[in-house]
Amino acid sequence: MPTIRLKNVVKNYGGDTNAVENLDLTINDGDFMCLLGPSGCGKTTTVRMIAGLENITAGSIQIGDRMVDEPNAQTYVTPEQRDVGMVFQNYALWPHLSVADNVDYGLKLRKMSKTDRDARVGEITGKLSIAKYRDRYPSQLSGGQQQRVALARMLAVNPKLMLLDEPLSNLDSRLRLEMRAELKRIHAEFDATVVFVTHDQWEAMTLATHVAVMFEGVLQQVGSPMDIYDRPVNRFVASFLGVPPMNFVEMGEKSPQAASAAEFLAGRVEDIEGIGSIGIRPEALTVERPNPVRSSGQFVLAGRVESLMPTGGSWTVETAVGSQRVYATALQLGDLQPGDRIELVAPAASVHVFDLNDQRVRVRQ
Ligand SMILES: Nc1ncnc2c1ncn2[C@@H]1O[C@H](COP(=O)(O)OP(=O)(O)OP(=O)(O)O)[C@@H](O)[C@H]1O
Repeated sequence: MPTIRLKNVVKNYGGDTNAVENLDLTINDGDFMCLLGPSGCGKTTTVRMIAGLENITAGSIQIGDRMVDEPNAQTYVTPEQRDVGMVFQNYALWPHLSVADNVDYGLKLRKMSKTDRDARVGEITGKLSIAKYRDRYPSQLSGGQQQRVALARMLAVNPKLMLLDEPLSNLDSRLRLEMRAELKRIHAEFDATVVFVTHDQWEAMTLATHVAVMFEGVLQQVGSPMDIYDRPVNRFVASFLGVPPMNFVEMGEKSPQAASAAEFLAGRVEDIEGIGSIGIRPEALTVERPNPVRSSGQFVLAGRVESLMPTGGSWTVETAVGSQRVYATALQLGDLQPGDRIELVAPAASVHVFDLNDQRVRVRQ
């Protein structure tokens, strides 16, 4: 199974800014690596460079023992020779081949016997619930069905390295969930290495063994989903993950919440002047009745309930803290009403602290 190594990879499409900037990323054997970030951050470019569909401008990419792209050494291996399975947003199915023949395509190239091929096509189209369309052509299928055919075509040949660019984007939510579970199972069963592009944080968190968060062409952080969520290295990563997003208190503002934050930080950080903001996730906050006696192990913001928004299994409580909106997630509301004066309480360990450059600061508990 291949390990993929990107070293100092730069991609420039000809403009002033690089689409990908000095990217160092190792994707180990058996990883399910999600490239996550907002639109235009360079995810698709990265996966296309691994596939060989884009040349890199500088740096190097190695797959297993083989250098596949290194402009300085004039090395470039074509996509066909890289031996990777790919599914991209635009499917690229053969329009003149039926569903079954599309899925069979890679098996034929591998010179399997007709009996084995038929069995494999039957098995994989069954698994992806497209067996009933086996004689249709791609133009006679919905976007979601085409996406499943593209996945089936890739999976049929048991690739050890799979590159997937938003492969589930056209599926409805139920099918998406099913396909995620299927991908997770396939990843485990086939011991494959997967690179998966998504802008959907939930998808990344549920699927990945590792997540690489990108922003404006620059890799921000790589780690396990919980690492990224619990210990974001900077404010961008902190605010990109989580729904509702993390609440921030700006230290530079002359506000009661900044005063509470300064009180909380005293003795916990070396240089309070160097702190730009603190962040608390909505689910780390509990909504409580005002209580003058609080432990020093808690961070407290006083506010008023603005609105109570049901989200199915829980509630989002919108509160006004000074002139700021702060959101808390509550499993139960009790007798809470809009207009109530409340305190938002977080355990000290759940408070994230960022410096003036938005980088994470270690805090003494
Ligand atoms: N063929 C191209 N020519 C010129 N610029 C390009 C090309 N492809 C991508 N870009 C630019 O490179 C940057 C990164 O694009 P990329 O498609 O990799 O982002 P992305 O994170 O995958 O976005 P999305 O989620 O919207 O697909 C963007 O600014 C984009 O406009």
